[in-house]
Amino acid sequence: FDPKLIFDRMADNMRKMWQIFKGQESCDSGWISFNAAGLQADLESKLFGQHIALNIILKAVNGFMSKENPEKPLVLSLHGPTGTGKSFVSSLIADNIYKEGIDSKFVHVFIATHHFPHSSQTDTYKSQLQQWIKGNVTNCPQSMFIFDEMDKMHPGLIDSVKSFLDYYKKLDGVSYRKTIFIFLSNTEAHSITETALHFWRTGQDREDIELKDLETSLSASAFNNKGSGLWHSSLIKQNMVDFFIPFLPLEYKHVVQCVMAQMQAEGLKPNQDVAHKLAIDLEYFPKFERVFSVSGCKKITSRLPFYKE
Ligand SMILES: Nc1ncnc2c1ncn2[C@@H]1O[C@H](COP(=O)(O)OP(=O)(O)OP(=O)(O)O)[C@@H](O)[C@H]1O
Repeated sequence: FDPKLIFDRMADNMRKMWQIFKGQESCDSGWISFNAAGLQADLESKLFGQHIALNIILKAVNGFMSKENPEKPLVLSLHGPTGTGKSFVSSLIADNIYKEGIDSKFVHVFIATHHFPHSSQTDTYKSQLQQWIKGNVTNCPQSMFIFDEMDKMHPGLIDSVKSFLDYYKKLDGVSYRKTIFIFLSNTEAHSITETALHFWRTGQDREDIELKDLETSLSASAFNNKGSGLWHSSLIKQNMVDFFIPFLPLEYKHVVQCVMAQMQAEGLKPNQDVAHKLAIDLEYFPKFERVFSVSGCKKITSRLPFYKE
């Protein structure tokens, strides 16, 4: 007799009954409708320390979703250091478009590192990936694709995605113009961090960092760095991405905000003391000044159980 097991079974059955009650998710306005005010409210209240990303995302998604007939799919590239909110923002966008949010069957996540084909298999993988995208968009034009760890993606696979990002009216009889592609990568993390650190060292306000401050270093690293920049440079050259969205490294105060939010999400009473204790124990860089969290807000969920009162 395990009460937890019985509880889990009951919860699972309730979930299934709820699914049947609600009906099957379908590709129509009952399940897919953009909530502009909701996205703004979510970004403003839940995303910490990312003023540049917040502004660009609002502009980009609002602009795209307000078009009756977009001329091309929306292509966003979210990049920057680890744990700074790239996946998190993707799920906030999904939450405000799909009733089922990130769990919608029209939101598809592809993790690049899980698909690293041997060179002899590249062609098979390429066509499988294209079929996967095509099949999903045929099923629902308002699909969203999130490609995670894009900087580690095999160049052959990047090529096969590129063909969907263009202005084509229809490709093989399928229109991709209502589709959203979001690419996540750690590209340019180093140069973004250098800029943020420069602002900090010279006593300038973080909020005053503008896109142009990051763009010079961004395009320079994309063109000069043969490794991680390769993927960006090819997309910059071909104008495939509509918006490059940089994520800044997070500071101590943002980590505290993340812990407080996590406590609330877990139904705990947010407690500043606990939040500070957890935040202090994380690793920061540069080593001496301890300005930015090495793992952003990433380790909070797993550490919180050890800090509860
Ligand atoms: N800027 C932020 N504001 C609020 N919460 C954040 C922020 N950054 C990260 N978090 C929290 O930390 C968790 C991990 O962050 P997330 O997975 O979005 O990082 P990431 O930038 O995608 O990292 P990676 O590059 O390693 O994939 C999120 O689920 C969220 O709870």
